[in-house]
Amino acid sequence: MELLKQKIRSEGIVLSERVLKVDAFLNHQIDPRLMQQIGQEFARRFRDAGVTKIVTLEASGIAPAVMTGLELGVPVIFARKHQSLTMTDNLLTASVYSFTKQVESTIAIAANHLSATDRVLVIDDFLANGKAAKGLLSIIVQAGATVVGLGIVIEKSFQSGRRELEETGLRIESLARIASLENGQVQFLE
Ligand SMILES: O=P(O)(O)OC[C@H]1O[C@H](OP(=O)(O)OP(=O)(O)O)[C@H](O)[C@@H]1O
Ligand SMILES: O=c1[nH]c(=O)c2nc[nH]c2[nH]1
Repeated sequence: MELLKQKIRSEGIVLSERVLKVDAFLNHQIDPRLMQQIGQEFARRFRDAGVTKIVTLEASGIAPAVMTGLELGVPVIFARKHQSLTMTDNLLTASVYSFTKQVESTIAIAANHLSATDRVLVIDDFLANGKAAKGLLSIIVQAGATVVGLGIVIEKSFQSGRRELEETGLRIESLARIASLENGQVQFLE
């Protein structure tokens, strides 16, 4: 997605060979117009997949997931990372190691929001080592629902997530694929 790549080039900051900071438009301050176009692009790519629900993980997956849900006309569920007094239902859970916070947490979705007839599109802002995506896939499988694909805003293709997830036969659509962050430069794959 050219507009996204331009935004990464102009406003992204390379913090290290593994970490890109995009808090000017994606995961702290949010550019709503860009986010709307991200939702339209995911919807275009997955329109024929029969999606009935979108699943993401708080916090940074929520904005692109909601925009995609708006375009596809389906509900959006975000897995929670923290316990809440309102989470009183049966919970489906998985353990996920957070890339940026470097802590393991239990993520949870109330079982009543997913059913075996659901066709689920998973959306997230980043794909690095695939821990977040694997946790979400595990929860969807526990619900007996079908995963139709994974939509990622920024994929760091030099980390292991895409390869490991593709081995399971999962369809992955990433809007920007980064080949390298070496020498402080963002190199795109395609
Ligand atoms: O492929 P992975 O190695 O799992 O990395 C990707 C995940 O890392 C970030 O979550 P994080 O918990 O770091 O931050 P957030 O709270 O901003 O979503 C990001 O939002 C993805 O969910
Ligand atoms: O802001 C972020 N930058 C990253 O490089 C990254 N990788 C996973 N999650 C991430 N979030």
